[in-house]
Amino acid sequence: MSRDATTASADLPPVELSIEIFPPKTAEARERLMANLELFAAAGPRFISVTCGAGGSGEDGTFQLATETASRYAIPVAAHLTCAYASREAIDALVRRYWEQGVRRIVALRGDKPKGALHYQPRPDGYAYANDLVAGLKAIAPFDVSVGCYPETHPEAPDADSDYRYLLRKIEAGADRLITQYCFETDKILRFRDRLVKDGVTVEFVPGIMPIHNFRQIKRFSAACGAGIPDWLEAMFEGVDEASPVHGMVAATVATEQCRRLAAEGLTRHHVYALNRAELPMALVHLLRASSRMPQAA
Ligand SMILES: NC(=O)C1=CN([C@@H]2O[C@H](COP(=O)(O)OP(=O)(O)OC[C@H]3O[C@@H](n4cnc5c(N)ncnc54)[C@H](O)[C@@H]3O)[C@@H](O)[C@H]2O)C=CC1
Ligand SMILES: Nc1nc(=O)c2c([nH]1)NC[C@@H]1CN(c3ccc(C(=O)N[C@@H](CCC(=O)O)C(=O)O)cc3)CN21
Repeated sequence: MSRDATTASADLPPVELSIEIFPPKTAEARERLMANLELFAAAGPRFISVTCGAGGSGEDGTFQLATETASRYAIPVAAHLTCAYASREAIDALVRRYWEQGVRRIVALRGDKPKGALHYQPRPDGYAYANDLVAGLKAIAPFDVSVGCYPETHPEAPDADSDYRYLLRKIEAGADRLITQYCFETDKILRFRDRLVKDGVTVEFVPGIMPIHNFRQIKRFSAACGAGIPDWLEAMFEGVDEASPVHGMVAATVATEQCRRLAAEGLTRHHVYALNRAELPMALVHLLRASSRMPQAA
């Protein structure tokens, strides 16, 4: 029997998405984000996460946007919290404010080292690494805690095995969910998952998906954060101007194929790095809906 695209779609297990946004820096950017948030909310994501923006600073903007989003929509909000730039005391105080404001999910990260810095230097009065932050959070209140993980190894890690062992420490400290750094080579995500399964790790494993709204920009960011750009991806965008509608079509195809492959391999919860843009994330929502139903907002 022939399997057309629709039949193949129906065979896939439902995909559930969470969406990541960051605090806008200008009034215009804020207006755009507020409009896009309406679209995201209507898609019924599992949760919306609010980062500190690349570089890790800007906690104030994160607190404001996270609490505002939580009060506006009946969708769980996860606030990103980095430990690199603040004392334990300051972090603990912020965390208590989140709890009081009803933000009960935290994405616990160390934070990027400042641009130009050679090595990350833990503050003597701070939480040194994400595992310390996770333990600190759980000691304050029963937050739902997500942590980052790296199918292509964190760029500052001495090697893949030690990076993996540090991940296990984050899990031992109480992490509830692993969100991967985006990774265009889906096989690497799957191998990473297999290793965790083999080691008996049962916490939720959520691949991070980066829709490529601007190939050149994402390529630049990827070089800094250790995400590889495979030759096939480079070839797909070769000669495609980012201002051309073809760019978006290629990007939507790349992201959808990755999500569908992951779903076919049993990974059905994905975290979309929306970077405040709605076009590609919403294309993903629509394309994946053919193979699934988005859960409705709680
Ligand atoms: N969505 C987002 O905003 C994302 C942000 N990031 C950024 O990536 C950076 C890394 O954050 P995390 O994954 O939380 O860092 P982490 O603390 O888990 O690891 C950072 C580095 O330190 C090493 N390390 C971890 N624990 C250690 C320990 N106890 N002793 C010695 N070395 C240790 C790791 O191998 C890694 O190279 C952060 O800057 C974060 O902001 C990464 C992924 C997603
Ligand atoms: N190491 C790391 N730090 C992060 O902050 C981070 C990740 N990884 N991975 C997941 C998401 C993706 N993030 C990203 C990814 C790309 C840009 C980016 O393209 N930045 C532009 C400037 C954007 C702007 O200011 O408008 C750039 O050219 O770097 C930003 C944040 C934030 N998150």
